[in-house]
Amino acid sequence: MIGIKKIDHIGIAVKDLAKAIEFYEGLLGLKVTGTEVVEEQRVKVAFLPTGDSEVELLESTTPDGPIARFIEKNGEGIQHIAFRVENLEQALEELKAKGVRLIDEKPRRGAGGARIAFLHPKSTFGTLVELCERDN
Ligand SMILES: C[C@@H](C(=O)O)C(=O)SCCNC(=O)CCNC(=O)[C@H](O)C(C)(C)COP(=O)(O)OP(=O)(O)OC[C@H]1O[C@@H](n2cnc3c(N)ncnc32)[C@H](O)[C@@H]1OP(=O)(O)O
Ligand SMILES: [Co+2]
Repeated sequence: MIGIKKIDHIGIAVKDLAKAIEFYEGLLGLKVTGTEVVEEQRVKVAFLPTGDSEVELLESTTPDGPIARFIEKNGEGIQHIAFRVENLEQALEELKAKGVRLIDEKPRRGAGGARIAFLHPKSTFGTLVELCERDN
């Protein structure tokens, strides 16, 4: 059992984080609870909680990172969905054994101290899926 607990966040690729925040805070009334650069993913992120899940706004820090590439190809918009799991290493092991294509074989460091790993969209019916585990 993979043990998905909930949708942790929805990742939205944007060109200009500050401008996107103006919309999500100023017009939708959400609140940014944190911003952070995650070097390994070449992104600057902002979190805006919505009940039990969050919106994760992502701006690329380089012209060739995953978010820059996504925007180049598709324009701005939803780039991934993240599910919270109980035990990430176990989930990855199980999915790999069942033939799912993993982008990350081992957990990486995500924003807010999370442990994260991505599943390839070719294995998930077209959506980039992130699995994440948090201590809290
Ligand atoms: C901070 C952290 C956190 O939450 O803590 C984050 O979220 S970091 C969030 C940013 N980090 C990541 O996304 C890391 C994982 N992502 C990756 O490794 C990459 O972006 C890939 C998903 C493997 C895509 O790589 P790349 O752009 O080089 O490949 P590509 O353009 O040739 O795409 C291969 C095929 O996958 C599709 N494809 C690419 N990106 C996709 C996406 N986001 N959603 C759905 N499909 C997607 C393409 O259309 C293409 O299909 P066709 O062949 O049919 O045209
Ligand atoms: Co994410």
